[in-house]
Amino acid sequence: MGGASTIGELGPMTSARNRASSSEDAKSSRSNREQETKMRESILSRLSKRKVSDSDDDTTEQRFSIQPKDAQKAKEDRYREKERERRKGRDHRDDRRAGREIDARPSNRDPRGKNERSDRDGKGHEHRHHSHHHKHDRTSDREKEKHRKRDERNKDRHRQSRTTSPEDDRTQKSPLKKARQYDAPEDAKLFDRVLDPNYKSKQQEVLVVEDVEMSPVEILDEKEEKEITEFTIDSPAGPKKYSKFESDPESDHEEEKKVHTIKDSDDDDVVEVHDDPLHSDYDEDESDDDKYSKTPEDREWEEMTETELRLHKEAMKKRQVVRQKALIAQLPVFYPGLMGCRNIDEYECVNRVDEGTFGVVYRGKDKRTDEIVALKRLKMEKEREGFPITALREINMLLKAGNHPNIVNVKEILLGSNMDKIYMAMEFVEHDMKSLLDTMSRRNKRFSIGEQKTLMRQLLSGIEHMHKLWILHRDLKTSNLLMSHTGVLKIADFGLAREYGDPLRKFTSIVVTLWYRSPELLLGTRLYSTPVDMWSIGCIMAELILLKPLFPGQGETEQIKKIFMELGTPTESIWPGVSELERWKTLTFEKYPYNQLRKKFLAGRLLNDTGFKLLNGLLTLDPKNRVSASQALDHEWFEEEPHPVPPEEFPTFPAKSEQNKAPPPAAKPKQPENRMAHVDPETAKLLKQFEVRPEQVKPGGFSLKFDPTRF
Ligand SMILES: Nc1ncnc2c1ncn2[C@@H]1O[C@H](COP(=O)(O)OP(=O)(O)OP(=O)(O)O)[C@@H](O)[C@H]1O
Repeated sequence: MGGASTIGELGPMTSARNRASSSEDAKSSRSNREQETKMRESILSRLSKRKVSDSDDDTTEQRFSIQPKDAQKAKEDRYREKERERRKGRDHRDDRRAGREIDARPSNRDPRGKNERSDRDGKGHEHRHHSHHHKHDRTSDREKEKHRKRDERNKDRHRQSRTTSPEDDRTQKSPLKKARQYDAPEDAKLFDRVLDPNYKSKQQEVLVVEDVEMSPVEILDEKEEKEITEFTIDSPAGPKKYSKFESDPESDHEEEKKVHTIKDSDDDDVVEVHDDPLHSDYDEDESDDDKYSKTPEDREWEEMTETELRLHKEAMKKRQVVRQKALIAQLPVFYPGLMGCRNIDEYECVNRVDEGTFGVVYRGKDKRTDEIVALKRLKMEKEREGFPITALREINMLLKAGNHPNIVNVKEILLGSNMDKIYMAMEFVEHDMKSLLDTMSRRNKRFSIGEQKTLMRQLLSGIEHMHKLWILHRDLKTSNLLMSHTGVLKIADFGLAREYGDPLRKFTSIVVTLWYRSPELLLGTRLYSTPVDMWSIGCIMAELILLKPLFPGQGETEQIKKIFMELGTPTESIWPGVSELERWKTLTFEKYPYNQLRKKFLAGRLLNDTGFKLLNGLLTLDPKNRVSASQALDHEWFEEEPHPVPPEEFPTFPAKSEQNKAPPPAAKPKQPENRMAHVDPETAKLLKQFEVRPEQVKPGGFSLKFDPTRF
């Protein structure tokens, strides 16, 4: 049972193995066949490319008429033929040479000479010679002259390089011997003939119809030669002689160069000289520059002489420098990431502009370009653990969004005397809106409706740009809106700006200066988005018209009370979800009647109904129903009369930042040391660095009130 079972077990196994092996055999023979077919196809396609390029060559045409099944027979015939030729030996070749010497004259001057010779040789391929000579005639005289000279040079060099040994003397004299020096494999020679349409001009006796070599041996040889050729092309010092086997149609030009020499001289000697790696055309033509213009392969380094090594390394260094220069030339004018930050010494301090919660702002002048900039010193002193995140955010957000006409542009980041002083150089904008409104209020002046519309449109446009970039400003207020002499409004102070996303992430609700803070923030929401900025814009719009803050609360509770008093206390129907907000639950609010705001704008007809609709849209309690920047920009208020005035028609105002101008350097009195006595050491150091007197840096006529609830 055991035996039976063994047989029974082995039987199927053996037969399975047999099946497997027979199927493997079948597979391998099939794969061989497939491989052979592929090779055939590859050769045929390659030859067909030559066919296209040499379509005037009837010999080539005939090559392709040979069917693959006849290939083996044709190959055998050719080998037999070649054996016969070999037996004919030296006498036959010497005869040919003697015949050629008689007819030796420039082929382009006597195309018939070749035909006569051809007839003497009895090969009967006159039509092919005609075709060859037609091509020959087309060759430019200059080319021929060039090749002739090159042949002569080659011959000279060859003569010079020979030794005095009798053997070499004989070699030099006998073309046959020279031909034997070139010991390319016979199969390779065959392939050379097949793939080289000009071969017929080198050796007339091979002008028999050539078939396509189908044997994998030839294909393999060709592949190997091609690999060497590829190496040769890349390598400045590579073995050039193998490039004659290059069969890529694109390399025909190079191939032709060599073949021309052969054709023109029609001398076997020259063929051999050409194939000599020491006397290759490539070597001769290649200048030192070309030779060292490429970085050698790893293996090539080992074969180099010390001089070559040195020259290669020098050339590589030069190339590196050139490349680096080219790369740097493509960079923007200033690229701190690569070039590092400049020092604040590069600027001269003109005067101090203002001090905000997060930094002092100076007016500075670039010593190189005389350009006036605003230099904001980022507050660092409280930072114990590296660069403050608020400063980083401000720089980052401004760099992202700054490419807009209504957003202040950051020029560069500068380093102070040590790492805890960082400055941001921005375009200098002459006015800030808060100071302008204060001045107007005192002078009992106000912006015209057209000017109000222009300012609002610019503000909305800058904010729309930011929101499209997923950036929330979170600190919009009149003191953070700057205005140029030419009436262009610029949003500044990105100290609280943040990128937001969808879905929303929880952020702190203690953002935005209290008077401009939205009701959802005041009620403690941590999931908020662009409507917080839109609320601030509503407050700013009202302030532009009224010339005073709309909701000047003294604390968060009073702030929210003020809002509800004007707009009405919300209910779940007005603002769905309001009762879920944290502070709504902890606070009780009086029920104020719905929207009293309109009354504020009625006196003096400060805002018409259309304008009020926009204001109402911006100051909507429910953030989901608040208008967006894009919606606001499309509002009919901007379309109706009076139209927004062009910015350049804005009146000019005295800029507070220019009121503390430092005197010109020539008139500068010598600074006595004790003038700094009442200034704190940090500021004194800074003033010294900027060469500014303490009295020059006093804030101008307008000072900002700091909101203690602001973070
Ligand atoms: N680019 C500028 N050109 C001219 N003046 C500027 C510029 N940037 C800021 N200022 C002035 O400096 C003041 C303070 O600047 P900024 O608001 O950036 O500082 P801050 O410390 O963030 O202030 P804030 O208390 O408003 O947060 C502004 O109100 C404005 O008067």
